[in-house]
Amino acid sequence: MESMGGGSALQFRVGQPKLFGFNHKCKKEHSLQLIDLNDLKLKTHTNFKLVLSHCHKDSQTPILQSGNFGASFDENWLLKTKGKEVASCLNGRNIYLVGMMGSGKTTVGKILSESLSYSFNDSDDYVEQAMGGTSVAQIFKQGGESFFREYETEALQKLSMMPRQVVATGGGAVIRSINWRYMRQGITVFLDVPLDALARRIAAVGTDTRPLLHFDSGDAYTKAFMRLLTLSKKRSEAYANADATVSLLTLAACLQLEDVLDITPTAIATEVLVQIEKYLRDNNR
Ligand SMILES: Nc1ncnc2c1ncn2[C@@H]1O[C@H](COP(=O)(O)OP(=O)(O)O)[C@@H](O)[C@H]1O
Ligand SMILES: O=C(O)C1=C[C@@H](OP(=O)(O)O)[C@@H](O)[C@H](O)C1
Repeated sequence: MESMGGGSALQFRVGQPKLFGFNHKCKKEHSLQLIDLNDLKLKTHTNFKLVLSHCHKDSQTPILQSGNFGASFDENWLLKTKGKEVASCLNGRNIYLVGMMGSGKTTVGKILSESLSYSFNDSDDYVEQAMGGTSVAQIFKQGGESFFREYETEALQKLSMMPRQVVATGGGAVIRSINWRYMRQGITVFLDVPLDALARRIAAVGTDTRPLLHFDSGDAYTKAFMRLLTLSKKRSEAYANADATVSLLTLAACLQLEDVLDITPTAIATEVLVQIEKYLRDNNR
């Protein structure tokens, strides 16, 4: 048995070139899932554990299933285990999720915070509360983007003073260097999602809460894509400053999924933990 190496710790090659992995969708009648407990650095186990989950051929998700978004029992177990392990290395440092609008910072952040026994905060929500409940869209309308950015910086400053938190930042938080001064007190993780996938997601949920992407008419996907492209060109360098990156393209390939939108938030949160652990290890932090 050999580790595949590379991006994710969640896959292994067994014997002949047949991949067994951490896959929430069953494409075959039966699926085997192998988890390397050594890689998880579990102190009480030293050998590989074979986890066999049995899926009916017509079923889209494993029979063993719990939680939202089709997260399997195995996925939840892995997340919880990894969360405990990483929490013990963090010494209360905050985790800041950065990435484009709709990349899943809030969705993944909530699950991640539970796994670490951390609190969760969304900087947009924090700004809205500071503004007496005025929505982000309304703040943009009333004061413009720079007005919103001032409050966003204030929110990040306040959040940086509270330990043991996962913070979902707004997509544009990375463009102000002062925000990095606050976020650098913790660990920053970039959720790297292809623009096409973001545009599909945003076109499906609408742009009412995301003023920078709001479009009046026309093909929702194309307009979202074009605006995301413009924003991403301005921001990609800033996102690259993050301490760790979770690439959904790499993760989808590891999980043998054709569409990055099929990756569960639980699997993404687990990969965030794997990348944080790698960052801590590589940097002796
Ligand atoms: N892995 C995922 N699987 C399915 N839906 C997701 C996933 N991640 C995010 N979503 C959905 O995409 C939308 C945007 O996600 P959100 O977490 O609000 O992104 P962000 O906070 O980065 O703007 C939400 O409707 C959310 O439910
Ligand atoms: O990318 C951006 O500039 C913004 C992203 C939004 O947050 P999400 O990334 O949580 O959608 C919100 O802060 C505001 O609409 C501006």
